Amino acid sequence: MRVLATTTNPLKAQRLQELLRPLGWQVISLAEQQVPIPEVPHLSPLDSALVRAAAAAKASGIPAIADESVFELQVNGKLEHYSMHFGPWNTALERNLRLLERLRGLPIERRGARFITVMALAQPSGALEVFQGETAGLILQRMENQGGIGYDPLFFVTEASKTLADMTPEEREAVSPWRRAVERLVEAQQASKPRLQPSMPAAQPEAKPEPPPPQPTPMRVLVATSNAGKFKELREGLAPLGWQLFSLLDYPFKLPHEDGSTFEDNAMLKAAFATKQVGIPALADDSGLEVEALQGEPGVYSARYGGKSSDTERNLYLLDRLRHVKGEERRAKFVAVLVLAYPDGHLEAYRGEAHGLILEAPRGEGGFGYDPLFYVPEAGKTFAEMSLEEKAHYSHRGKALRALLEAHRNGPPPREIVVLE
Ligand SMILES: O=c1nc[nH]c2c1ncn2[C@H]1C[C@H](O)[C@@H](COP(=O)(O)OP(=O)(O)OP(=O)(O)O)O1
Ligand SMILES: [Mg+2]
Repeated sequence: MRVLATTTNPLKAQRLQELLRPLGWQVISLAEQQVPIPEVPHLSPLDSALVRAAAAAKASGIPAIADESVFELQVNGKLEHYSMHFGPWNTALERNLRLLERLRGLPIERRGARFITVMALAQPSGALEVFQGETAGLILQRMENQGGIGYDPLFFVTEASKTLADMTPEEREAVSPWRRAVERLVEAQQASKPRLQPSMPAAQPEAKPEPPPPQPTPMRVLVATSNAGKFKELREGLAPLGWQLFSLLDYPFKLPHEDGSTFEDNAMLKAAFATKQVGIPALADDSGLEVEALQGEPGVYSARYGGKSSDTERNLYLLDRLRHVKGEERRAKFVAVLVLAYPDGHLEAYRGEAHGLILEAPRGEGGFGYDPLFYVPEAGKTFAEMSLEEKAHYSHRGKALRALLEAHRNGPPPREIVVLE
């Protein structure tokens, strides 16, 4: 069965797909199937999830899932909800300080809070089911750990005896209300379905990778991209640094509109915005394809080339734009700029480029974006015909990552001090 998840975040869609696999469901996200979802600002989290799921199911004709997460606490006998959208404050630090101020003077025994996710499953027929996950905790009286994500440094999880900010992404997901809501949904569907025949071979549990050797408090970094293909490559490339990586799945917010005129501008825009949102360093990647015969098009517009909304359509559009250009004239380069932004405003930037030719028809199944059209003469393959490792060897992103790795070989590089005359 196909089910529409009302998220545009492919990382979230992917994780949901993994968790719903036992049901045999195939998750598609709004990135693949666009349907209008109403904005519902003044509703409770429950209503918001219900309204969005119902709208998506109706518009798409297939079942739809929507979720909403909030912190819920009692202030002066009244229930209050706090979310990413709380107040006009647009940084995590501001929201945290505001929440602390709101609760000032409340003794610890009155600071009990619940982290709640409501997950609604709607059928095109109009039938609705709701699943709720909860995590009990306390809102601390001060931020003990600056390096958390969002409300994380303030939310002390009772069962784990630590704050969300002190958890790895895996630990955090394990106690998250989101994960619990998904599990309830899976259990409920399984209970209402006939069991599999016992003669079916049991699924082999996936081999657990060796835990990394203990490191002296690794740097926590948010990889601020909503592109699952990029995330995979960045995670692989950064592995040698032993950083603790978070994704927009751990803290889903929308990256700002990319209106810069260079890759550097856009990468800075995304990284600076992201670090402000979460209070830990953030790494953004802005990249794109520059085709010589098209005077550098699509360049910074690669992700919205021709106004097209899928990789396949953009590839077809590019082929059409190049239909009269032959052979060597189809030279192009990929550019990637990585910007690592720290919460104090400091920035580092790394750039990588890869040269190749645009083929006249796609080749290969791997990678993402323009990979099936980008042929690397040196390798005799397109990016889409390469393994992750091989692509990293030739790719713009691989090169930018190696520059970053080199600079961070002995920890964060010293900051340049510019003496103004
Ligand atoms: O290795 C690559 N192989 C194939 N295509 C690639 C590659 N690297 C960038 N590209 C394409 C994808 C996208 O059409 C555009 C980047 O746009 P860009 O805004 O940087 O990324 P995005 O919007 O997909 O994700 P996000 O901004 O959340 O990081 O260039
Ligand atoms: Mg983008």
